[in-house]
Amino acid sequence: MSGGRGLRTRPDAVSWDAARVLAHAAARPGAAVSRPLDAVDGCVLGTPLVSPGAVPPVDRAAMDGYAVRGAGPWRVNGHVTAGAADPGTLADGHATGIVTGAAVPSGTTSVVRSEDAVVNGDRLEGPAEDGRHIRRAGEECQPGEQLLPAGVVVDPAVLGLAAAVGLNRLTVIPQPTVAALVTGDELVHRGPSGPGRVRDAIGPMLPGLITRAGAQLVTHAGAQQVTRAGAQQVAGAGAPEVAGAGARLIAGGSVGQELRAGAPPASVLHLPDSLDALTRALGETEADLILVSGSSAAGPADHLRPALVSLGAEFVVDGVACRPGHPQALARLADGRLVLGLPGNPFAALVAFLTLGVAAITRMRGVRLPELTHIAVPGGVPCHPTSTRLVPVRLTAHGAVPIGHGGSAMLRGPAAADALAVVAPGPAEAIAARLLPLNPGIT
Ligand SMILES: Nc1nc2c(c(=O)[nH]1)N[C@H]1C(S)=C(S)[C@@H](COP(=O)(O)OP(=O)(O)OC[C@H]3O[C@@H](n4cnc5c(N)ncnc54)[C@H](O)[C@@H]3O)O[C@H]1N2
Ligand code: MOO
Repeated sequence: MSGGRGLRTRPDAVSWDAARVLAHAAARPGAAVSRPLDAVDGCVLGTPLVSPGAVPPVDRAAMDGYAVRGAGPWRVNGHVTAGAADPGTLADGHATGIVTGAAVPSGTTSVVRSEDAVVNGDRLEGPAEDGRHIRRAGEECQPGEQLLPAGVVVDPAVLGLAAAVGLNRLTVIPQPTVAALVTGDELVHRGPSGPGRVRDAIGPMLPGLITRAGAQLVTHAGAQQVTRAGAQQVAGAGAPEVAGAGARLIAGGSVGQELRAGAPPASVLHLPDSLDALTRALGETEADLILVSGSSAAGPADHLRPALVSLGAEFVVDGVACRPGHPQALARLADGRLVLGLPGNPFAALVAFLTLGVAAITRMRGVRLPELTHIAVPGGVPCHPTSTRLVPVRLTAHGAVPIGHGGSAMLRGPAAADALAVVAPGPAEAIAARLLPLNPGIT
């Protein structure tokens, strides 16, 4: 927590745009690996997606009906099912029943749809036109054809395409792992805030932000929320592991004050305001990026900087000229793990994650930093003279409309907003801004 000492925008603070670029540049993408299709949703292609074969591999019927050869009328003979491996050959003037997707017999010139077919005994009449209702072999792609470049995010359509062309695995850059540590002796995790108690509003935001940003949440095994009589204090403890079925244990040890054997893994590790606990947690948490909320300022209980210094970390960004969120910081530990300091004020923490956190995760995923779209702010929005403002806005047909409640300790504005307007520093009012999505999965 802040101790009320004279904090100000840090002398080393960089502009909001420069901060994003520095965070993106400081992060390293993981090495590309080959993974089965059911393990790559949300990853980024590490190599282009190339079709091993022609799709479709053979000429196929596009409609239920009759495969015909030549001009009608035709004599109908037999039926080709979707699973028939060898549909045979059609003689001129002959037809065979066929279903959508079945390979057409060789010699087929057209498919007559069942609703257009007039059948009398074994005699068929109907409209036929060369190639009609036939999906030609190789019409979607040829063997060896590149369908998607490296860098594309694997989504359900990409997974379906990979399967359709016959691939069982894809080469991807694995999703980075991100862990969340929340500090603050005053924090409680149930019930209302009150004198001496502040309800933790950052912990509940972080898991969803991490996964929406395309990273994998590291959970903490054995962490247990503990309410201490009087102090209402929470102590976290345990070994972090990657969330999900069959979670992998990736670090041992414990931090904090109380450990409960057999406690379910927690998505957020709650730490007391203790330099020792924070230093140990930073040392033990195995994740590509570790988020630490609170402790970012320079008060007597703000231990992040001393902890980072004692671990030999180097700062990538130490303060950002933005409102809210100016005390945010990004540092690199000696082993390459990044640590992101999120300010304790909840909206400031959200802004810091969307600024430095998303930029770093984007690079770790192997993706370029996206350009933000520009939008009109028809009613104008006051600028800060030297800092970029992040303002909750609703989007209308005419542009962005600020909705208020955007103080750094408030989440009412961001919770009701469609996006944040990025308002460049200036002497007066801006009538245009850029848009920063509140959902980091949307670019
Ligand atoms: N004298 C000055 N004091 C402060 C300044 C300043 O320039 N001069 N800057 C303020 C700004 S801006 C921010 S942001 C905070 C950053 O402080 P910390 O990151 O060290 O965080 P704390 O001091 O622990 O907490 C600040 C505030 O936020 C509440 N908090 C903390 N964690 C949570 C949480 N998980 N959920 C909800 N609320 C939380 C905490 O109780 C404090 O009220 O420093 C300012 N001070
Ligand atoms: O800059 Mo603080 O991070 O506004 O609340």
